[in-house]
Amino acid sequence: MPAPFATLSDFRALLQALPSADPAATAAAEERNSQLTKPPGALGRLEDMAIWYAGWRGVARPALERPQVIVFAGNHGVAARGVSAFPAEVTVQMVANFRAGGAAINQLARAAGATLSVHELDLDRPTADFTQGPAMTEAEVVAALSVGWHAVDPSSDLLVVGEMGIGNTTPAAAIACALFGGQPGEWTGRGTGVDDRGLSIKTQVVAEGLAANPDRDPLEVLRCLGGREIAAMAGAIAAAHAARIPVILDGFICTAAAATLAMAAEGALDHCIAGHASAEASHRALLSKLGKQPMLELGLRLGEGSGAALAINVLKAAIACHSGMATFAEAGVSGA
Ligand SMILES: O=C(O)c1ccc[n+]([C@@H]2O[C@H](COP(=O)([O-])O)[C@@H](O)[C@H]2O)c1
Ligand SMILES: Cc1cc2nc[nH]c2cc1C
Repeated sequence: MPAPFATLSDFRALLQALPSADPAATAAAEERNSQLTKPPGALGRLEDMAIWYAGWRGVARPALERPQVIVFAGNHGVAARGVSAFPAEVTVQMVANFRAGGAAINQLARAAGATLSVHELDLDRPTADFTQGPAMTEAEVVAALSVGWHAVDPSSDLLVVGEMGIGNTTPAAAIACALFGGQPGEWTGRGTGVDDRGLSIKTQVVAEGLAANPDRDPLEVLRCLGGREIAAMAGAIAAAHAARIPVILDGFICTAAAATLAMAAEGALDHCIAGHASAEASHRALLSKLGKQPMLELGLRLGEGSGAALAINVLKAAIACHSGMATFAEAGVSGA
């Protein structure tokens, strides 16, 4: 089946027409939550998560049984500029590791009871160096959005998108700076662990990329400063929205991908929650620009969807409480 968009302009129009959560299911879940055997609010943000999930699934008492984790891999022209602590060949090597079951995400997806799929995007053809002009042509960014769109299993009931791409904290920083302003240095962090010299090169590369690509339209920002795995994550997040499948966002790169959607269409991330705040310096700031509060903060800075996969367990627990607890009436417990 072809993607429901053939151009960036089609994709933009699609984003404007995405559905909302079901208000009746949200109201019924709120009502149910108010009757469960606990003091009001005593389960804290678990209560909000369960109600949010119920609204998107369209049922007052939902189950979370079929979570899907998708990892997208891409290579970046800017990697040749010395912006990462690791060489670019690690991207394809890690894809082999994902397929062999040896990466952190393999263990974390299994621990969360989630399926895991891996999509590599033209790894032998890195995007163009964005300090010299746009990272991708329109055809390239649309193809990557489309890979992401089709990777989503419509029968899943939760989506985590993650990425693998040596150098990709540089495009993520450039996207954040283009969308939200401020200085390149405020958005640029150490990624896989660059030293001070690497950080200064990286900040310079981000500044050059912003100067070489002046268009601040959010989807043009994705095309000019992004990468294929970043666009694929955006496509998958949009596909999940169209199918009312809730999404847990992962780290800095995933959140930068999501931010392009949020800035392109109001409400585009209403079906998303933030799984964690990564240790990448500006991830918290980016989440706060999107009005998202992270579920976890464990110092992770791995990518691969790892922080979001961990958060699946917390969301499952929130839904288990919401859907499994007795009401005051059922349990014969006196109210306040
Ligand atoms: O998810 C994050 O916040 C995160 C923070 C730092 C690094 N990463 C991962 O590390 C790679 C990018 O780091 P770098 O230094 O090569 O730009 C890429 O494969 C990401 O999955 C991921
Ligand atoms: C080994 C390694 C694993 C990763 N997983 C995601 N990004 C990564 C970067 C490196 C370097």
